[in-house]
Amino acid sequence: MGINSDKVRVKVPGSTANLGPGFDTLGMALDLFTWIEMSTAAETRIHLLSDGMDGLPQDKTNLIYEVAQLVFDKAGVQHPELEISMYSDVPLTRGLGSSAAAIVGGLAAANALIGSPLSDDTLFQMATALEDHPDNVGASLFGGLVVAFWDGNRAEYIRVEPNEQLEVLVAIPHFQLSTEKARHVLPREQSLANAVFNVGHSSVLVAALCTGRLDMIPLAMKDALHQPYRAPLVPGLEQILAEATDHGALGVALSGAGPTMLALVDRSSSRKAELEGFLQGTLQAAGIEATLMWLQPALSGVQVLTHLDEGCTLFENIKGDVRA
Ligand SMILES: Nc1ncnc2c1ncn2[C@@H]1O[C@H](COP(=O)(O)OP(=O)(O)OP(=O)(O)O)[C@@H](O)[C@H]1O
Ligand SMILES: N[C@@H](CCO)C(=O)O
Repeated sequence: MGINSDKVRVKVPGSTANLGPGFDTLGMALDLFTWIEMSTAAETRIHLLSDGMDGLPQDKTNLIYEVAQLVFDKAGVQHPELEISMYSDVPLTRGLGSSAAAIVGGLAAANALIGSPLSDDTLFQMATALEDHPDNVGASLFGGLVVAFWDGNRAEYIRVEPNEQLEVLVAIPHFQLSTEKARHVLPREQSLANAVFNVGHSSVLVAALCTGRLDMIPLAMKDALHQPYRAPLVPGLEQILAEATDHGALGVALSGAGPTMLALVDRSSSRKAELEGFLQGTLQAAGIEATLMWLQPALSGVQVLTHLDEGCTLFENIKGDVRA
């Protein structure tokens, strides 16, 4: 198997996970993207092109470089030195799937570089094992809404087309909360009552999303397994979870491991400004600065971009598409 001498470029969506009750099970891709360019080189170099990437390594300990090595191992090809450029609109460590986007983008780029010997399913299994849960990586790989489970050996999923009435408002606090820290506060054991609560709510939420029963979302998007334990890490969250539906949200949840909070909104709602004011006001009262952003579900997962101009830099090629 040969290594492609061309540059490969991929675009991968960020995502939200859990949607409240679907802890480690539900993921939805969002239209915030990471772009990765990868080519072979005489010596490994990593270029981080966007702001907010402070602290990410620019050597062979970078996550994207590391996951590329796993692809080469799996495909049985020698490890080339790599030149990697990365631009990301997905903020780091905020609950919008930055690590999953980096993992999926790195796997997809390395696979394309060697002629795509690995199937999507193989990439999904690898990404799930790396991230330790399938929700964010499933959404970044396949786009849309992904319902998944992982038994520690294999991950399985079904992709669902997001209802076209759904729009997303996120409140992204100006502080980071690592998934590791936000998982550490969860109890190792839970009551049967909490398990039954979440199975019921998550199941009805998925059924509501599949059948367009948006009226069920406010009732179904409730969680007993993780949000109550994570709320002390995110000032304002408790009030937002309790009251956002009184201010125009269909449903509200901590996005992934937080600290971002996510509201599902009917795109024809006349109460969007009221919801923005409620979120911003509640967070300000709790002493938290946050950026609000309207996002759309991303229908496509990771894409290998073939239309880009080889003669231009990654940023020159994508600058019409980035948010910042
Ligand atoms: N583009 C990237 N390149 C290299 N490493 C990255 C990149 N994006 C994220 N990471 C790594 O992933 C870490 C963030 O992962 P973490 O799971 O804590 O947050 P998240 O993925 O943004 O949020 P969540 O999983 O809750 O949605 C960063 O601190 C960094 O180590
Ligand atoms: N399901 C994961 C998403 C964050 O990576 C969690 O809530 O910890």
